[in-house]
Amino acid sequence: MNDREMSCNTGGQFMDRGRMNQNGVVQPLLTDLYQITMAYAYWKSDKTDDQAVFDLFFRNNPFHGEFTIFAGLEECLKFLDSFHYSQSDIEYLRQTLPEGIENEFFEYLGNLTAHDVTLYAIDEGTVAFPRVPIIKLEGPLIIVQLLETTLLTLVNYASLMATNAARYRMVAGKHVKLLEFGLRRAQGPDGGLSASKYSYTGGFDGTSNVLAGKLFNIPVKGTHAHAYITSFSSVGELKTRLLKHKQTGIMEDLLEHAIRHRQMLSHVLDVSTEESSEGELAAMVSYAIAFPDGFMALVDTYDVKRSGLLNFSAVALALNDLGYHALGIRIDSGDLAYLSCLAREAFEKVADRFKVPWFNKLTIVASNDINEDTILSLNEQGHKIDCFGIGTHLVTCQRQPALGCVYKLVEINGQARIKLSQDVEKVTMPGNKNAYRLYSADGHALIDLLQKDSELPPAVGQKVLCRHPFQESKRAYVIPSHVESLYKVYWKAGKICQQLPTLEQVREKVQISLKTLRNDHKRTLNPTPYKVAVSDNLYNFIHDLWLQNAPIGELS
Ligand SMILES: Nc1ncnc2c1ncn2[C@@H]1O[C@H](COP(=O)(O)OP(=O)(O)OP(=O)(O)O)[C@@H](O)[C@H]1O
Ligand SMILES: O=P(O)(O)OC[C@H]1O[C@H](OP(=O)(O)OP(=O)(O)O)[C@H](O)[C@@H]1O
Ligand SMILES: O=C(O)c1cccnc1
Ligand SMILES: [Mg+2]
Repeated sequence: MNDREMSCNTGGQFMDRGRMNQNGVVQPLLTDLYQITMAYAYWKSDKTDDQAVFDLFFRNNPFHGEFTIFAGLEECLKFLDSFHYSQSDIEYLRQTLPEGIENEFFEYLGNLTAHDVTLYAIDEGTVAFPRVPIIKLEGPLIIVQLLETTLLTLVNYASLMATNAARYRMVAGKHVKLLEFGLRRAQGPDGGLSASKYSYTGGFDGTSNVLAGKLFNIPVKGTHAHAYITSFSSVGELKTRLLKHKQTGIMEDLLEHAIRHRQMLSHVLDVSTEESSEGELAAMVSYAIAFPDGFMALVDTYDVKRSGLLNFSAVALALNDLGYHALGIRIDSGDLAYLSCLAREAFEKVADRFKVPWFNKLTIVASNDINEDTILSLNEQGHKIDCFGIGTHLVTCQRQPALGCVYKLVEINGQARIKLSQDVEKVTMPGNKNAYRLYSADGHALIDLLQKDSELPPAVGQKVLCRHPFQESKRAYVIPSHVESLYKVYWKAGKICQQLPTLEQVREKVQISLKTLRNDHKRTLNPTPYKVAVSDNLYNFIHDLWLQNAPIGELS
């Protein structure tokens, strides 16, 4: 039994492979059946020595936006590194594929690795654009074909999620904290883990997903649920009311302090203690005893204004008497703009009247079905929220549930291949290509340029003709102030060839890369499309090949 089978059998979803920690579900059989049936047909037709080039790219940016964050590369490399059909995989295929498949084919599969494949890619965390391949693979046709589905599943959701998260970050601004709360709503356990990982990549500050915290070293954060509050109905239920004073170490009755403060606070906040919930007070006191240095309370269970804020402030002042500073509140229903302002006003009053200036700095967390538009609307209204907890719409990518990365054959045995389509957008860019990003003097990315790999790279200060790939009249001369070659060799001769960045570094890369984009490409409403061009040489090559391959119709 190999490593993979052992880890699956023990139920462990992730396994250690030396320095690599790979999701155990990512394995060669995590693919579409047609990859394997094609492999057999290629093998039967003696194509084992054919050399192919495939491009992995998307045609449209998600979320009506004009950029995409490329993510998932590290997982692709781990997949190549471990690519191998186990004995039981081969057994399963023997039973599953149609009868008559020759035994030698299974032997061939059993010996396959990705060692003869070369993978070029844009750096993970970089902004990417339609039609510019984010990954390019060269190698034996059969193996490179077999990689298609797994690579796509590793890149599509990762990039979609990172892009979604980056968009939330952009609308929230850099000073507001963003927490991912989506595990319960994600597309299953693996979707949940990927969502936590790639929302962190895209710019979130942490997750409530504990396993993601452990596996990816992401900060884990959280408050408590309404159940905690509703599990208490009176202060009589409190089994313990005592808390050690932080400095003196003397045990004091926290509830007594809280009840005293609540009385005074009812005048300051203009609410009646009669109307507020005693169960909520009891729950908050008990939570504060459990976490005196990390007291953060949910205030919307009964009524934010008439109960939650009063009880929270009373317990926070009681903690203050014992030398502790509370952290803040979470609001999970109602008008989040209004309630956050109300809460901030209440805290300011308390800070002033009780001489506790740190009350002004209490954190206000908001959650409840938040999406990009909600944040934009809250910004317009004016709010006092310091942190958003976002689940459902973030992890399910509500506005667009899939990125359409595709994987297309562009060259075989040195011969370019083109896939024609009635829909011009879907015609593939044939041949082995290189990609460059040309920058203006002010540091902004101007245009991405695809060239034939035989062409010399564009040079700084030299005029380069950039052409729209399909519209003849659309072209421009660009004089770049800086030229970035987008591809690096990430995998060659069975080895990862670059120092892989940490998740933290990829996360930083996202923000650095986004800064190179002009604001009009990033705005939410009707952003300006970023230009993707081909060289004059590639333009002519594409159109010649197109003509050669397009059948001439006959009218009669
Ligand atoms: N000020 C606001 N501007 C725009 N959207 C808001 C504002 N406040 C809250 N929202 C959003 O409006 C929706 C309100 O949700 P919903 O209609 O379920 O009410 P609720 O407050 O959750 O009620 P419930 O008491 O049933 O929990 C949520 O998606 C929330 O993010
Ligand atoms: O709203 P989301 O963006 O998905 O964020 C996560 C939600 O999950 C929790 O409650 P849950 O939704 O389970 O119950 P509730 O809506 O009844 O509070 C939490 O209180 C948030 O509301
Ligand atoms: O910690 C929280 O507040 C939390 C976690 C998951 C979902 N909703 C809220
Ligand atoms: Mg909810």
